[in-house]
Amino acid sequence: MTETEPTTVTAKKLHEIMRGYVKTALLRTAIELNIFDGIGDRTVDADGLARALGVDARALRITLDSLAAIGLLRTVDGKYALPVDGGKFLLSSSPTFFGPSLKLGASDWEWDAQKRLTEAVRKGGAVMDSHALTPEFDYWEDFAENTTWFNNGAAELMAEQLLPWAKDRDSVDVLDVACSHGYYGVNLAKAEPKARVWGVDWPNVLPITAKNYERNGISDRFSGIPGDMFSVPLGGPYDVVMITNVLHHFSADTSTNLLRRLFDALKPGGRIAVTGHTFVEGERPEDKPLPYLFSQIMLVMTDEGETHSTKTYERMFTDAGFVNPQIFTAEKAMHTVFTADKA
Ligand SMILES: C[S@@+](CC[C@H](N)C(=O)[O-])C[C@H]1O[C@@H](n2cnc3c(N)ncnc32)[C@H](O)[C@@H]1O
Repeated sequence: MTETEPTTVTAKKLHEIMRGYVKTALLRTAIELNIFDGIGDRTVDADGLARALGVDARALRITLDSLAAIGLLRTVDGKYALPVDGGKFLLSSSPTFFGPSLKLGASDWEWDAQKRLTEAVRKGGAVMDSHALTPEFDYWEDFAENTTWFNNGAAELMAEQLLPWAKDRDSVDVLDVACSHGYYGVNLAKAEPKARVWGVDWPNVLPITAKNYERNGISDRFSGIPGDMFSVPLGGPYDVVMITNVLHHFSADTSTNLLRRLFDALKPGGRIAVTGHTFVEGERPEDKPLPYLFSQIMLVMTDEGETHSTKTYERMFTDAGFVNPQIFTAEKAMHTVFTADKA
C-alpha cells in the first residue's frame, strides 16, 4: 500500500457530513412536489411556481434557493432554471428520470434503518423488524418497480458476454435467481431468441417481473418459480444461471453454499453470471468509496452481508466447483459482471 496525503478533517467537512440528510430531504421533496417538472425548460420565479404547485411561496423560495445551493437548480436574475442537462435525470418525462430510485435509496425504510446504525453496529447486523432477509419484504416490491435504467448498463454488459457463447448452443435455458424486475434475463432473451427464462423470487415480487416480460413482448418465454432461493426446487438443468446483486446480502460462506446449489442446477458446460459491487483487495476506501458505502447499506439491511472483493468472488466460484472465473467492467455499468463455468 502506498503512503498518500493524510486525510484532513475540517469543521466545514464535519458540518457537511452532519447535515447530509438535509440534501436527501431536499431531493425527496423536490421530486414529491414535482418542482423540476414544474420548472421544465423554463426560467421561473418562486411566486408563480408556488401558485402552480399549490405550496407556500416563502417556503418554496427557501427550498428553491437550497436546491440551487446544492447544484440541483440554477439561478438566473433571481429566477430558477434546471441545471444544464438537468432534465435528463430530473424530469419525469425522461427515460433516465431519477425519481423512482428515491423510493429505494431515500425511502422511509432505508432512512429509518440508518437512524439505527449504532444498534446495528453493536449487534452486527439488521435491527429493523423487517429487512432484506424477511420473506416477502415489501421493499423488494418497490425495488422491482423502481430499479429502472440504472441496472441496464450491467444487464447489457452481461448479455454482451453471454451472447457469443450462447449463440451456438442448442438451447439457452436460463435460471434468473432473485430476478426482481427481471432486466438481466429480459436483456438476454430479447437478443437471443432461443433463450427461455425461469425467474426465482418471492411470490409478491414475481407478478412485477412477469409484467416487465410482458411489456417487452416476451412473456411467452418467462416462467416464475416463487419461493425461497435456498430451498425451492429449481428445476433445470439450465444452460445459464444468473444471480445478480444478491450475494452481497450474505457472507462468503453462505454465498458459496448458494453457488453450490446453483452449480447443481446447471448443465455440464453451463455458465453462471453474477453481478455486484466489488473492490480489489488492497485498494483504499478513500480512493474508491462506493463499494464500501454500499457495505454500510448491507450492514443495516442484512445479518451478514457486505461488498465482496474480486478475490472473494473468485474463491466463492472455485469453492463451489466452477472453473474459469472471469471479471468484466464497463463505463456504462455501475456493477461488475462475473462469469464462471461448469466444466
Ligand atoms: C437486491 S435485489 C436484486 C434484484 C435483481 N437481481 C437485480 O440485480 O437488480 C434482491 C432480490 O432478491 C430477492 N430475494 C431476497 N431473498 C430471497 C430469497 N431467499 N429467495 C428468493 N428471492 C429472494 C428479493 O425479493 C429481491 O427481488
